[in-house]
Amino acid sequence: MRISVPATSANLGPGFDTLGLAISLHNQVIIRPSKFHSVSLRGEGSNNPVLKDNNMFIAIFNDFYHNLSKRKRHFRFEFTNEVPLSRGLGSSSAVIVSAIASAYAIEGIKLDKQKLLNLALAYENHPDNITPAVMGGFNVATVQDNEVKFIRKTLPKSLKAIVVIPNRPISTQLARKALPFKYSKEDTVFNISHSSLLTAAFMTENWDMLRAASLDKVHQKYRMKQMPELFDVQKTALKSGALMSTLSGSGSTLFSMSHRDDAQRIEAELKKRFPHFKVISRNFDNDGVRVED
Ligand SMILES: Nc1ncnc2c1ncn2[C@@H]1O[C@H](COP(=O)(O)OP(=O)(O)O)[C@@H](O)[C@H]1O
Ligand SMILES: N[C@@H](CCOP(=O)(O)O)C(=O)O
Repeated sequence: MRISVPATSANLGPGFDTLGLAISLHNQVIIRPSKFHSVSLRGEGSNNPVLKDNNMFIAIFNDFYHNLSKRKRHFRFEFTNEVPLSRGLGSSSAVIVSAIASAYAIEGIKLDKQKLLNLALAYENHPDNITPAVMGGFNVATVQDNEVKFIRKTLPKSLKAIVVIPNRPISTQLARKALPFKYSKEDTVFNISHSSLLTAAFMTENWDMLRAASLDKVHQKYRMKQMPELFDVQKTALKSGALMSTLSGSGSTLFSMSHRDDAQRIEAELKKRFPHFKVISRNFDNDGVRVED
């Protein structure tokens, strides 16, 4: 059985804990019944001993698998990871979503995507990453009575994602602690209006509105000042023609979106100005998590 799940970019500026989209960078795992438990790792995190000895995917998979099957069985897990760890591209959501989906699939139990989302909430209580990881595309999501309520939109092939990935990880848990406890009425209204405008712009494909709508006063400046070079990355992306440029999740990646024809030029400019960062341009993912026999 093969499971693949996309990276995500959450918040998209003003939509803190609410907006997110899926990017065509995937983690894939092949799971086979085996006489002994064994793990192989390729790609992102393959040198990280935690992923070999105390792997979050395997812990969540085992919890669900034992609960569903009530028996002990061993598996071989072959991971190929494209999503970098703790860079704001939803690596933890990718793990949570794919581990739950795998446990159900290996037991042959059908799991609809809404139920998968609700189960994933137990591990990540903000829905902005898990929703695009499950559904693909652009998503607006909230949580009510332990259920994810969301609206999704397919993203067209005429758009590209360009991500600038610093070599410094930022833990989401710690980056959440860096935020203020309280916000002024002005900042709150600013974010409500911008997040609403941004959502409307995505839904109506009014791409020229993204730049104005993607401004934020709730989280980016508090987080980006810990890595001030990110402000230069953002300015360079916008100056080179990006439609929008925002901190991806809690960082450290900077996410930009552009028309397909502009992506190569923006990518080249970012590579030239920031040679010490990894710059990648990808399509958007409209499928979300996929399970194949
Ligand atoms: N491919 C992976 N396999 C196992 N665990 C992973 C993997 N990717 C991420 N994790 C877990 O998720 C943690 C990172 O979560 P988080 O700080 O929320 O990062 P992100 O911003 O990428 O979601 C890692 O420390 C690790 O425990
Ligand atoms: N809304 C969350 C999103 C965290 O995304 P991640 O990709 O960094 O896990 C936040 O901003 O804390």
